[in-house]
Amino acid sequence: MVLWNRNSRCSVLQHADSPTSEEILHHLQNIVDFGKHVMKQFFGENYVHHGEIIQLPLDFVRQLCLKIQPERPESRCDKDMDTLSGYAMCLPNLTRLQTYRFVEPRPILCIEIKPKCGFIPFSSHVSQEIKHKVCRYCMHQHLKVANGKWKRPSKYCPVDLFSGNKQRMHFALKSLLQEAQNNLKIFKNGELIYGCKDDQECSSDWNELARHLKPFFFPSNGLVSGPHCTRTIVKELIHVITLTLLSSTDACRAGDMKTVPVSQGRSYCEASAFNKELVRNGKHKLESSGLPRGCLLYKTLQAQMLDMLDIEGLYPLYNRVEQYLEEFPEERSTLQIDGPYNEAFYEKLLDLSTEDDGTIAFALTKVQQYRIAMTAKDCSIMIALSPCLQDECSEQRPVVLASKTRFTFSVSVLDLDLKPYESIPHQYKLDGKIVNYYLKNVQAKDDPVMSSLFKENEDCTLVLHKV
Ligand SMILES: O=P(O)(O)O[C@@H]1[C@@H](OP(=O)(O)O)[C@H](OP(=O)(O)O)[C@H](O)[C@H](OP(=O)(O)O)[C@H]1OP(=O)(O)O
Ligand SMILES: Nc1ncnc2c1ncn2[C@@H]1O[C@H](COP(=O)(O)OP(=O)(O)OP(=O)(O)O)[C@@H](O)[C@H]1O
Repeated sequence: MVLWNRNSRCSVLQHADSPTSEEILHHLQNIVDFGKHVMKQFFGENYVHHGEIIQLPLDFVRQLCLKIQPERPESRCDKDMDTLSGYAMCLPNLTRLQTYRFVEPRPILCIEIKPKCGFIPFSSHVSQEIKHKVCRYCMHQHLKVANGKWKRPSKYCPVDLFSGNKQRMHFALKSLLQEAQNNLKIFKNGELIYGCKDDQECSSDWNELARHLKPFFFPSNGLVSGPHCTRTIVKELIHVITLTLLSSTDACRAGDMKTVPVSQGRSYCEASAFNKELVRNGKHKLESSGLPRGCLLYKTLQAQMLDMLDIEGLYPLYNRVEQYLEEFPEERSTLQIDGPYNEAFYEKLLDLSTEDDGTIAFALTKVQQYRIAMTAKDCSIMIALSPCLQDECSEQRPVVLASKTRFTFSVSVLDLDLKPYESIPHQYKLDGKIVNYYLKNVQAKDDPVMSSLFKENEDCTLVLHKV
């Protein structure tokens, strides 16, 4: 189903009126083609489900729209559901196992993680040193809390999750469970049991979660009671998620394409609570074991790293393309800005050179690579787990072991619609806002000179109180 934004940034749906049926169909075809011809190459056949376009009776669509409208979070209501064309996208239910052809009546747990950007920019175009030290997610947290998007900051740091180091991954996943925001959801048999239903309204009751999880992890021993048992179950969950994230269940065409050597960028984020704890304990070396090449996290990170120039290096190239299009608007379709997303489009993305020869071709390749990277920075990973008996396990079904049970599982990636070309100026402005807010409101307080001044003031207040 197409949700079209009243102030749509999407180029095919750009005008103020409702888009026509042909435009909707074209837009959906683009989404399917992009999944099929581009994202499958980057992520692998088994991880990506590109879906198909179907036609639905208009009456059914209208009733559906009325039914779901009251359930939609307020912040999403600037988007209207298309009830006029009758076209819709049909996707598999990714809260279920994708390794079975037919729906089986077995209990299923699904963990949805929106991991966000897992690397620190390495581009020489970065103008603020802080961007080479603190990851965008950790900086953005402060602005999001200040803007009221979330009540509390999260301790989650994507650079830890993508490190491949089990301890760091454990810490990152635990932090997601403590403050799920829009980065974590858990479903049981397709129903949301943990995470945000609405903006800000996140449930984070671990005892309640443990009650749901107990039959999956400890099927044959008594009732869940006490914090110890809850912690054990949560630990089991984190262990299983870590193993599935590190598992390799697919190969892909772009598998050997290495965008940048991991050593080029910093492999940890200075603001990560895990890193701070280590420093506090006198340890200064953070382990990053690196991700196995076949796992979905590795592929996601490689696609994210197509953002090689950072938005600061990319923005002038975007302006070059814009200027060219102003002069030659008829070239827009030849340049494949809005598709078609076919084999030719994919092939051009493989040129990883960063030497600017001043051409439109160079600028365009970098812009399109950046859009892929943005998409990979905003997608979600769905991990579906179902308990299985030892004799049910076969080589075709990947299996992960917990202490008392074993699970067959599938890993998929969700929300792979290509980010619009038009969103680049917004990205540029947002980047500036995130960094400036952090420098002004967070780093200034962390600065040793500033913070000692701050401490002196605190001492002073104490003395005054005593008097
Ligand atoms: O820019 P970011 O990092 O805040 O990401 C936006 C997401 O916010 P988040 O940081 O995950 O809370 C944002 O997430 P929410 O809708 O707020 O849950 C969207 O995914 C947005 O994508 P789009 O513009 O709707 O296509 C995302 O925008 P893009 O930057 O991916 O275009
Ligand atoms: N194929 C799917 N299987 C299972 N759950 C899904 C599927 N697609 C989406 N979801 C669930 O719906 C949520 C919203 O999906 P998505 O972000 O793709 O919506 P959207 O169409 O972009 O809507 P909006 O623009 O309002 O965000 C996902 O985070 C996920 O929990």
